[in-house]
Amino acid sequence: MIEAQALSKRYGGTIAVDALSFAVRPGQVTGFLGPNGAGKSTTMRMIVGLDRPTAGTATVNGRPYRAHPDPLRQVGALLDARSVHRGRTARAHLLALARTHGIPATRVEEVLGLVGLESVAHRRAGGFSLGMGQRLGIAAALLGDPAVVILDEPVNGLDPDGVLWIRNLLKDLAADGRTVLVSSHLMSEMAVTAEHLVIVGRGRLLADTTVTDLIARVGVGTAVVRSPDAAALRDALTATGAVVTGVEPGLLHVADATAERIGDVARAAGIALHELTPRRASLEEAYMELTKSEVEYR
Ligand SMILES: Nc1ncnc2c1ncn2[C@@H]1O[C@H](COP(=O)(O)OP(=O)(O)OP(=O)(O)O)[C@@H](O)[C@H]1O
Repeated sequence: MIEAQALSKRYGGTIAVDALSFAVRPGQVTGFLGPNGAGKSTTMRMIVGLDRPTAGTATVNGRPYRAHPDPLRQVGALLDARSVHRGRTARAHLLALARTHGIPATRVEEVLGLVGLESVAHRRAGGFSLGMGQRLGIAAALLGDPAVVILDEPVNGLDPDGVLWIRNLLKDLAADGRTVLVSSHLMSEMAVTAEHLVIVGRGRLLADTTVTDLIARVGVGTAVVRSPDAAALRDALTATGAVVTGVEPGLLHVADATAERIGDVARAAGIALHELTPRRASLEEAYMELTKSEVEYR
């Protein structure tokens, strides 16, 4: 469990994080979203004790990160995959980390296997591709078998195989009962990976909700309707307040009306329907709606 209570961070005149309160619960993947500069990385850095809050608190499993005698066993984080000693081999990097945290060397081999780096473990990390570097960063985060895992933009720049791998890994970690907080700008990916979302804009909390609820909040979505009598259907729907937009012959796009209502209106008017396909808003649309006034052009 991660808890932020009125967490704030100011850098000179910039308020990066502004009285942010939220809780990230175990057993599900929580997406941490927000426009560029919204304060996501700063919040994650405060959670793992790399930045000191100006005010408020961040705790992991009930204590501030620094108050844990064995922090690597409590929380594993990937904040910057480039923060690896480039001259060291992947195995040596992990062994050095393990040694300083009282973690047995056998665990290094386990995490190398878990992230699929066994065959390149003897190579220097400096020569790794972006995807291999991300995998090494994740191996380091998982080294202490932590109950809480925090990943900042783990799919950045990865190929489709890498993206799928991270998606499955995050879901597996959550299914194990871990707390998983992951930031990303890829809404389509978050839509299929995260169940819960914490969304920030200009350092403030905009939403702390499920993916399903956020999408429901932006409205009833739209529907595609096909009818041999589209013109009459258009008039009947418009009369009930639905918004009917541009069409091919026989095809209508209808907003602000549920599929049930469209079907009822057609039936009442004696109009046949050959297709009625509801289209829910995407997470991307819901996110854009929520954050449209919060974008920090920088
Ligand atoms: N060390 C620092 N010194 C001064 N300002 C900083 C520092 N770190 C972050 N900031 C500022 O704090 C704000 C929040 O930045 P942060 O990197 O946390 O946002 P973010 O949501 O992670 O953005 P992105 O999606 O672009 O990674 C920004 O205005 C940024 O310029």
